[in-house]
Amino acid sequence: MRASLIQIAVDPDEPVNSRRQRVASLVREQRERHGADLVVLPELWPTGAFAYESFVDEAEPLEGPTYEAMAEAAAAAGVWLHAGSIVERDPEGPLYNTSLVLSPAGELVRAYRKIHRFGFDQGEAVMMGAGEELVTVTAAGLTFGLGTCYDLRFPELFRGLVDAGAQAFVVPAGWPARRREHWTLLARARAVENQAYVLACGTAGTHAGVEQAGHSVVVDPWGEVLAEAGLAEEVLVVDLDPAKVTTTRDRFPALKDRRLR
Ligand SMILES: O=C(O)CCC(=O)C(=O)O
Repeated sequence: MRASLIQIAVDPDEPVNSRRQRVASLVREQRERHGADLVVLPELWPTGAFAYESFVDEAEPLEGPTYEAMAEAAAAAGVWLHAGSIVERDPEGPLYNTSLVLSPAGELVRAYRKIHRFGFDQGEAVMMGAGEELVTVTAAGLTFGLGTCYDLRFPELFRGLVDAGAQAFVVPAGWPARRREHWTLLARARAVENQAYVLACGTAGTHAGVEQAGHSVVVDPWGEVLAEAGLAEEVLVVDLDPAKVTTTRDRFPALKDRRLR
């Protein structure tokens, strides 16, 4: 199966709706241009992950304007779409940082509320609720476990996803440039320790004064980097093979030697 990761530039001068339309047309062309079966977008790309002051105004229901634009694009292209995350307004609760996974028919098949909120005593950590559910989804022949940005620092989440059947992880992010080395290192670590693909899709540009790391990366189950972006908006195209997960786990069966559960 083939995946396209779209490292979107979040420019505060581009209105959110224009960005939605621009991203929708990028999603639409991934099947025809690259033969993609799955398209992956970053964390909070409509607003920017650090644009806290816009979270309340731009919050939307699960099937709000971002979903609508992405559903139309996924269906037009006939691709699975991990649409990155949105600021979700739960009518009965707080805001959440929620990732959406859409089928090639444009249906919302899974939503994942980010479990580890970033910001310590500010931003997302105080403005949003914490997700509580581990989420996996089987798409185009692979079972993906979902995480978001700061989640990458919590290996127990990814091990839990492996226990739930994950062969690959999708990690949308809005990771800051000043900790770029952590991003690449942690993406590789999660791949090696879990013998799973990692599809880590970040944003480009600078918003709310925070320069983004870019450097979206795809790592295979042996820890090899299959593709890595630069700092600008860019599309990464990679082939993923479920058999590679099986052979890696069979030939070096470290996951079978676990003693603490
Ligand atoms: O962990 C980090 O260094 C960055 C995390 C982050 O920016 C986020 O989760 O939004």
